Amino acid sequence: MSYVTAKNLTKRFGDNTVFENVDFTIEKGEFITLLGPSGCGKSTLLRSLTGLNPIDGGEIWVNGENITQQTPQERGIGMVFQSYALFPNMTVEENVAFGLKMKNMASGDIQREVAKVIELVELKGREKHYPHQLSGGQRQRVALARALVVKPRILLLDEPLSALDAKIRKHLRQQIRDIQKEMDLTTIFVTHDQEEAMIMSDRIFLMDKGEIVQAGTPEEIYTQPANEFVAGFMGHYNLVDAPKAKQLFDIETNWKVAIRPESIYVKEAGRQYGSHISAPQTGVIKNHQLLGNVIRYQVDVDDCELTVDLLNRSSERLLDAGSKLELLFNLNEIQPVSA
Ligand SMILES: Nc1ncnc2c1ncn2[C@@H]1O[C@H](COP(=O)(O)OP(=O)(O)OP(=O)(O)O)[C@@H](O)[C@H]1O
Repeated sequence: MSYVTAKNLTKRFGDNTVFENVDFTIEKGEFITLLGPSGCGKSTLLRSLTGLNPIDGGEIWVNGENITQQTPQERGIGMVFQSYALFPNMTVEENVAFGLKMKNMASGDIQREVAKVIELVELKGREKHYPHQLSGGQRQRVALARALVVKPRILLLDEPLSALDAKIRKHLRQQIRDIQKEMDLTTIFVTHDQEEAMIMSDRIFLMDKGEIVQAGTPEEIYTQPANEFVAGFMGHYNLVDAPKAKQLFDIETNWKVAIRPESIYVKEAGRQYGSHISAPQTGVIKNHQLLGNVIRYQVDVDDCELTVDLLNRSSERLLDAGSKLELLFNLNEIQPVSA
């Protein structure tokens, strides 16, 4: 049996139905990311699990127990928000100790537990600091420590990294993942950052308009998008309509086909290609973007505009707009996708 089971979850605000009959299961210790565009219902779904946003229908089970009617305090679910939500007039250790005090834990035990968690989130030496004396990343680690110290059954993280700059963000996401693995803590993380979801998750639930449109490992979601929306959201898939797919790749389908920019190659003279590589098609470069180690070209192939990613090798010169090139397509990586 799964550790978390959600059955037919429904949530409305007035006559706005945010989601309806959503089902999912999560295993103990899994790191799940809810990924999707702004407004698709990620935060509402997360808050529904905590009981902060009571649901209008459905059931939530954790470890064999139906928690649907429980108060947020009874559920044993920890939550970290983007906005830290620390008590400004309390020190780091007072902030972290707060939840244990509420549980009437003996003060010696509180001290021990707080010290352990402060060490875990690498805030040793900052115990007596107030939130305004800390950086954004440190504040978010206090928020994390405060959620962890009460030993939650599930940890929910609502865009905890979005207010932080790129370098701190990378460090903290690794730290969160390490702690989560070490504690075998079932975690649900919300982001609209595709790269973050790919790096951190055991599985991604990709949401669109209140529906989980695909649930799978990062690899599955990236390489086998369930439909056009997923293909459009993950990576920079080229979507080619059916008649063009027949013309360019000789593929018969009623759907659009999706091909990733890195599955298109430039033909090299004298090189032998296997049977999974298409016949060459002539393309004309329209423009390019330099993305560090990759050059992203927009190429026109017989009135079909394709995105093509090539490695930025020092031995190769940048191709100018108007240059012609022979493109090859990896047929094993072209797939029809439903609307
Ligand atoms: N407290 C509320 N009262 C009324 N409507 C709400 C409330 N909270 C969210 N909504 C609505 O629910 C829908 C989903 O919002 P939600 O915040 O869950 O999306 P999200 O995917 O988390 O978006 P973002 O990535 O921008 O945070 C939106 O239409 C929003 O306007």
